[in-house]
Amino acid sequence: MASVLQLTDVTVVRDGNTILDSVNWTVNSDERWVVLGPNGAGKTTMLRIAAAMMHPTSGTALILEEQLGKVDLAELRPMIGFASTAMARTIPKNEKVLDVVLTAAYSVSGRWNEEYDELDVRRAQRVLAEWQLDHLSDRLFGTLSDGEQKRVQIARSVMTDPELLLLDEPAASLDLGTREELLQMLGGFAQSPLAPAIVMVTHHAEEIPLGFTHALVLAAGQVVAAGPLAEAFTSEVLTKAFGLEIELSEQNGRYSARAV
Ligand SMILES: Nc1ncnc2c1ncn2[C@@H]1O[C@H](COP(=O)(O)OP(=O)(O)OP(=O)(O)O)[C@@H](O)[C@H]1O
Repeated sequence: MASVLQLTDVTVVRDGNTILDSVNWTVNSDERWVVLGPNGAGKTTMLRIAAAMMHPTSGTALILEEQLGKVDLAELRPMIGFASTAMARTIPKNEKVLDVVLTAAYSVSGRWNEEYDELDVRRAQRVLAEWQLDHLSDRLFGTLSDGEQKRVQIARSVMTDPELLLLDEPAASLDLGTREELLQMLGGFAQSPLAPAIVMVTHHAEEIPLGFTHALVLAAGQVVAAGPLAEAFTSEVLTKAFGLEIELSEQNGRYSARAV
């Protein structure tokens, strides 16, 4: 199975602080990873490297078999889907939902004077339908609920049919019902044989959708555990990462965690 992401001894230092410390991690194309760890562990920083949005201070990052620093980012970026709250803030509130998704094909946010291909329009409509957003395609992004906005961000991130999909806390701030609805859709997507490799950062065990296969647990910039969920996502690993005795339980493929 081809690796879509390979970090070797990746270290990031900012203002004298080591944010990532010799991280080694490989993601293969048939894997769906969840990344967890305490606040400040370096999860978003790692995701930004995987998204080719920043370079490590040292070490190498291979993304889709291309080495970061030696590859044309304009060619690489459409092959990587990325959705995060920070990215969502760059979406103009008065942009039509269809355009929010469509502009991903051109790696821009905010529609100006691009000429869109009819094929791209049809693909955007299909992606909106897949994420149950077709009835909102003419609405302005800023008028949508939080849950709808999160789904639009994901639809936008899969518009280019990426080989690597990166999601930074897609279920954050959603109410229980909206979260479960989103997790069902993400779970369905993750279990599809056509889905790309997925890496999802989350703070909560409850937010891991069905179909996710692997976990990377970070603490203070270091890897505490990485591997199949059964090995890397355990009470012992979480206890070590959070410095607090945590009990993890699993029922029918869904997890919950609490301090003992
Ligand atoms: N440009 C920067 N300059 C200095 N410090 C930074 C910079 N970017 C991030 N950091 C610090 O690096 C650490 C890791 O940040 P990061 O956002 O990657 O963590 P995280 O695990 O995603 O955190 P959270 O769970 O709170 O979102 C934090 O302590 C943060 O303050």
